[in-house]
Amino acid sequence: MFLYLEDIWFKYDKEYILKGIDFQIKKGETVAIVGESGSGKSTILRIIAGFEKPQKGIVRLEDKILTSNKHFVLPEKRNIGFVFQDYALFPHMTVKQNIEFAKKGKTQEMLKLVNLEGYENRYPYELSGGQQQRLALARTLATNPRLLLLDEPFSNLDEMLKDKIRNDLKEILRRANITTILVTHDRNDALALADRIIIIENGKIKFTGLPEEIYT
Ligand SMILES: Nc1ncnc2c1ncn2[C@@H]1O[C@H](COP(=O)(O)OP(=O)(O)OP(=O)(O)O)[C@@H](O)[C@H]1O
Repeated sequence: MFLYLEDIWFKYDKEYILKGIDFQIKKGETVAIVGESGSGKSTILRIIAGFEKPQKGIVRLEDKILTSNKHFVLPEKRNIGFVFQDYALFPHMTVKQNIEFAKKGKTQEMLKLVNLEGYENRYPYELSGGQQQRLALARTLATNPRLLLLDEPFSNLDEMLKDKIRNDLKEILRRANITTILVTHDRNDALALADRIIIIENGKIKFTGLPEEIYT
């Protein structure tokens, strides 16, 4: 297995919001974590990335323990790519500058990967929502992460364009050939994109399986 989460318990205040989360992901898989707003999905990603430290549990990537009661690898040393809900693009930088800020010398390769060739000199506000998302992906993938985390990749996008954007994202992930975890409240996103689906409810895993098993 590529990524292991073992018995993760986490609370911000008094009440635990993650209560013994266990799952494993194979190299190359795209896994969707589905759950209602507030169910703790983003927190799982934040723990994997190292932005939060659980009270209990182990996170392991390949053979290395990233988080446990004895170990903690800093986020910048994990080589994990995180695309945030709001994309966190630099508004005063062009498309090219946004990518070069992350990694020099890979702009053309990344623009090709996400179908944004010719947009080098635009600013983020001159891009559509879907294009901004692809720029955020390009910027993250430029750093060649071992694992990609996508937090609600469709939350800011036009409902009407969702199908197209889902397909674009699916194609980019296929081309990039990267292990991915995406978090969404919308089962249709998960069905469209994921090899495997994990449903969380009240801080526990309710279901894990293939998209075709989800309604059975
Ligand atoms: N910094 C924080 N301090 C205290 N409580 C927090 C903090 N961040 C999140 N929470 C609470 O923890 C719970 C889980 O939040 P989380 O963001 O992981 O949920 P989510 O499933 O990703 O929700 P959404 O889909 O709305 O982003 C929520 O009840 C939220 O209010």
